[in-house]
Amino acid sequence: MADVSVERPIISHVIFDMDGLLLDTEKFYTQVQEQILARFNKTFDWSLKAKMMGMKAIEAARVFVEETGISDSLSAEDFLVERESMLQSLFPTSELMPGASRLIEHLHAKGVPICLATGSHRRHFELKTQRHGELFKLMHHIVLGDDPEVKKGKPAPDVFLAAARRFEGGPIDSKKILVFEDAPAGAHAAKNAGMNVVMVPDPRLDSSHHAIADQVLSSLSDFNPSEWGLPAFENA
Ligand SMILES: O=P(O)(O)OC[C@H](O)CO
Ligand SMILES: [Mg+2]
Repeated sequence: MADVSVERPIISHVIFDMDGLLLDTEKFYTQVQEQILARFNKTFDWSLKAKMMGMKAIEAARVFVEETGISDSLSAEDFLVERESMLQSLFPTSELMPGASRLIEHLHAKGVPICLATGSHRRHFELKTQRHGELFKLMHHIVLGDDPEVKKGKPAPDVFLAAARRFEGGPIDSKKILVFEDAPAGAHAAKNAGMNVVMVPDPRLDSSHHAIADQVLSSLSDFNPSEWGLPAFENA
């Protein structure tokens, strides 16, 4: 983890992750996965959560059934079917994480180009954001996990590189891009794309996963744009 006194690059463009970073949706995945594992008398823990979060659904599903040793009884595909109806009823209740709207609205108002790069596919994205349309409209563009240019999910850099290409004047130099992520796979994807990454991890995530990030914050509310050459909050 870098010290705050470290000289940071000047950032021109910002990319946001969605699940667990802007929206408090990781808890829904945890809840349904705990429920499914309970059927097999097994428990879901944060070391497995750390491996799955941020990935595309099918990639995370494969990790889940393999790592828990249930793949002979439940295939990755059947796991996705089983959790789907539960997720569909939970996603429309998604709430914003602390500091998310303040930061997005601030960067947008100051003319900093911002976009979203999520592993989530379109159908789930629509459900999760249905109460937050006004805020997500401020994104210059949105790259989803089922986008044809995203061949591999996080930790592969595909989603972030596609996001960098779609800004006006893109592709934008990765060194000038700041990514906000909550997940180890997402932070690795950003670094694999050559970008800077601020990690806002769940406090239950083992701190060994923080090392990849350029900065680690406990909340988006703690972000200081000036440290990255971005316009300061007026009422900071
Ligand atoms: O964290 P995101 O937004 O890339 O989403 C990834 C999955 O949908 C959930 O872990
Ligand atoms: Mg995330």
